[in-house]
Amino acid sequence: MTESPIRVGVLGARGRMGATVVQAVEGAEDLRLVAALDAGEDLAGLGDAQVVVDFTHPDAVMGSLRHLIGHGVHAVVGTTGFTEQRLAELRGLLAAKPELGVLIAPNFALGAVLAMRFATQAARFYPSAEVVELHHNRKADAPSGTAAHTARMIGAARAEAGLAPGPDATTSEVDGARGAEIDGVRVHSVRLPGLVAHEEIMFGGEGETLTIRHDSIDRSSFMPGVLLGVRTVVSRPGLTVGLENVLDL
Ligand SMILES: NC(=O)C1=CN([C@@H]2O[C@H](COP(=O)(O)OP(=O)(O)OC[C@H]3O[C@@H](n4cnc5c(N)ncnc54)[C@H](O)[C@@H]3O)[C@@H](O)[C@H]2O)C=CC1
Ligand SMILES: O=C(O)C1=N[C@H](C(=O)O)C[C@H](O)C1
Repeated sequence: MTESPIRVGVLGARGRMGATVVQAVEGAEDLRLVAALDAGEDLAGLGDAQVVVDFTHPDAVMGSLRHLIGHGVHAVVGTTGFTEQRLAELRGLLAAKPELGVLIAPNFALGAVLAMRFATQAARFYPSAEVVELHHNRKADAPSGTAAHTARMIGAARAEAGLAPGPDATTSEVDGARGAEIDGVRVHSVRLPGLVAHEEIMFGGEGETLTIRHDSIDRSSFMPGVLLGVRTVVSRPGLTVGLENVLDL
């Protein structure tokens, strides 16, 4: 017997990512696009969507998630800006809806997820690491959600191995010259037209460096991960953070 298609709504549908998601959902036989909303449109327009994909703005996403959870709609979220405080609030809301799933992924591209995994593996061998993320100049936030997530993963892997961040004798002559510091890892943001989404994770050790680099050269790179998220979130209750938890890595 053929299963009914999953009914999908998209928030941020006129944006760079949202428009790409709309196309990807329309092209998938097992999914049916039932709503495509953008800023200013009433969330009631999501109709009978079972799963909503959100690629909007860090300032907007929590309001939408409160609505979705309150109405029993699963969510797949690519929007950035998730702090521990925000995640704790979502866990609290989901506790009252044990059947509901929310997947938040800082990056839906397979290569980016693998790069973070490889960086986590390398972290315990290298006390010194820096992350450089490079994006298009219309990006709303800095550093990227991916870079922040990567830095936290490196910090956690180091802490687990009992490794302190390596020495750094440099004094900054200009504010920001050494980037931002997240969990003991320096993070640098580049914004240029022509770029899409790129990340380098650099490790330094005795007489050597190791660089792990990922490039999304087209937004289609995020679509297999987004569609996988839509297909799995309906049977994955609770809050999942990171596509690595869904992929069989
Ligand atoms: N997790 C991932 O793999 C990826 C995440 N992103 C993130 O996704 C977000 C969106 O990125 P882009 O598509 O490049 O931005 P964009 O600015 O092109 O699109 C955002 C869209 O959301 C709309 N919007 C804003 N508030 C809204 C609301 N309350 N309800 C409905 N729509 C609303 C805007 O009008 C706009 O059309 C950013 O946070 C970005 O960092 C982007 C690419 C990949
Ligand atoms: O805004 C973007 O473009 C991207 N945002 C996400 C992030 O901040 O990490 C994912 C990817 O880097 C593209």
